Amino acid sequence: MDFVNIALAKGRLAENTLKMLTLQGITFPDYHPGSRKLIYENELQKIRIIFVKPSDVAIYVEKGAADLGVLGKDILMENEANLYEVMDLGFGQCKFVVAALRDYVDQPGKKIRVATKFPNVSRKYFHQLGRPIEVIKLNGSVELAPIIGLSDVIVDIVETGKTLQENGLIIISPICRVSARLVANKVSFKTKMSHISRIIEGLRQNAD
Ligand SMILES: Nc1ncnc2c1ncn2[C@@H]1O[C@H](COP(=O)(O)OP(=O)(O)OP(=O)(O)O)[C@@H](O)[C@H]1O
Ligand SMILES: O=P(O)(O)OC[C@H]1O[C@H](OP(=O)(O)OP(=O)(O)O)[C@H](O)[C@@H]1O
Repeated sequence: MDFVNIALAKGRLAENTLKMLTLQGITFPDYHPGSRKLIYENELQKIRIIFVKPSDVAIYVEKGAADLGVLGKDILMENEANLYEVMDLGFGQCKFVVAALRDYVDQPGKKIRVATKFPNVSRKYFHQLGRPIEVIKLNGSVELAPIIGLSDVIVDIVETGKTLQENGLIIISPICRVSARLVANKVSFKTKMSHISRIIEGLRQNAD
């Protein structure tokens, strides 16, 4: 039997994913939180996990370097990769929002300057509203942009609202909910069908 490779987003989503795998008896003996090793194997069950940057999960899965992957819906929406979105894993819950400074006043007809890590999601959302925007692509600390005058609004994910609140921003419109998703390579889904579906079934039973 071939190995099934699972690409996991390093960071916030990794621990929950490993917990779900452990609940179905899939463990990686030499894994421990804080380790810098990026690849682990369960030799008996022929499952390998690889830790990659959240924004790289989709490319590993699309190219078949990984058969399955776990990543946030936010990144999936932004990348629009050619793969199967298999299931909502239930954790990593947050939402996409448009936020601005408390005293921000929208001026209809005026181009909105949007700072974000998610240019495609932002363009699509404002396009649906028929509003022209200028995207300012940032890689983090997006909440700073309106304070410093770099943008009018931001498009970002919000969980507790603490980051917005501590920076004097408020949600002006929710966009959609976001959570962790299991994705699969389209070819592996057929060629490794029985092995993959056993893993998926196990995850389904333990999804929140
Ligand atoms: N504050 C949050 N609360 C809940 N889930 C979050 C939060 N921030 C991010 N996420 C989810 O977790 C995923 C991984 O986020 P994480 O912070 O680990 O990496 P990142 O900041 O997206 O990537 P990078 O490390 O490359 O900057 C996100 O794609 C999103 O789905
Ligand atoms: O609503 P909250 O619970 O405060 O969480 C939201 C924050 O979490 C994420 O940032 P992250 O910690 O990944 O930092 P970065 O995007 O600025 O690198 C997101 O981009 C928000 O800034």
